[in-house]
Amino acid sequence: MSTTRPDAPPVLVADIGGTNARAGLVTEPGHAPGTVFTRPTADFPGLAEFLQAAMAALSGEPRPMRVICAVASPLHEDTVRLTNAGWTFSISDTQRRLGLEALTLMNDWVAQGWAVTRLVEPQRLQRKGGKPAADAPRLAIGPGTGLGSALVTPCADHWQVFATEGGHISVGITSQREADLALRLHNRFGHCSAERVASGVGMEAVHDALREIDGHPPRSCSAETIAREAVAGDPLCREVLAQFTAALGSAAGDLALATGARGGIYVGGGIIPALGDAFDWNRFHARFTAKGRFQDYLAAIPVYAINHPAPALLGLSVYLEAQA
Ligand SMILES: Nc1ncnc2c1ncn2[C@@H]1O[C@H](COP(=O)(O)OP(=O)(O)OP(=O)(O)O)[C@@H](O)[C@H]1O
Repeated sequence: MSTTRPDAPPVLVADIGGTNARAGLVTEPGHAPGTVFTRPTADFPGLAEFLQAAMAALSGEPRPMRVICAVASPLHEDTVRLTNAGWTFSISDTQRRLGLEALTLMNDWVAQGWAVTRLVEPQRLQRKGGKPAADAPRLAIGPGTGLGSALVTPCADHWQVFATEGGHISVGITSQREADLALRLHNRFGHCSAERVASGVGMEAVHDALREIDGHPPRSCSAETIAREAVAGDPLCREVLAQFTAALGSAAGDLALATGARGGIYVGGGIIPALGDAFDWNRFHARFTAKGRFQDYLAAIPVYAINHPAPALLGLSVYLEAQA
């Protein structure tokens, strides 16, 4: 159901990740924008410049007066620091500079969580598990530059979405090799979270650490190069991909146990679609379920791959509809 007047200005929705920034116009809340403007985040010095470029590329008349942005950052104050992108900006200054009636910021995985309330086949593809438990929470999780997650809970006749810091739970360990890797990353970063292995920056850190453990000279590699060399058969890069997959499956299993997310695990983020067939769902699922007495509990939970070109933008639109 449309909740805007036909003559109302559209709302600009944007998803600012550590690597990629995307934006679109919502003319009908609940529906994804038709056209998506995507640029590397690092091409812009800050949020205002990105939003100006997006408005120039997307909008006609009437121009949007409301903007809602999903960002990969904690949101407790007016000043926002996007560490992975090197942006620092004030929400109120940005709103004033752009002459907006409202500029709202939301955690990027909360936006993904709102999309999860709406996805049906083929926008979600079931990869593993059984049927969703009715009225149980769902978990959204996904590796991009970092590892994000959100909890999506049914609440009477509507949904609530909660930000979590699930990417920062401790990494799972089931072998001496994983223990050696985790200790190396712990010594480097002070804590070896799941994100230190199961994300784009994680793959790069794992690559460095495994080279060091195996006595190879340092050689920095991007996540894209590691994935390409893994597919070409390079043994160390194949191991990085295997460690990434195992850490993601283990983290998703721990979060499912901690939250009772029997409504389904929705796996998104930019890396898995980029990997395509190189992502091993069997390896993921083996670690998702490898939780001793709770193996059967986890095996019953459906695991879906999010199969949507801009889930955070869809989620922002669903959120606008829910607020209307
Ligand atoms: N083919 C690939 N194989 C492995 N990693 C890749 C590939 N293509 C991109 N990446 C990695 O994916 C990450 C970007 O993913 P995504 O587009 O989800 O980013 P983002 O939305 O900017 O991230 P975030 O929301 O976590 O800040 C980068 O770390 C990049 O190195």
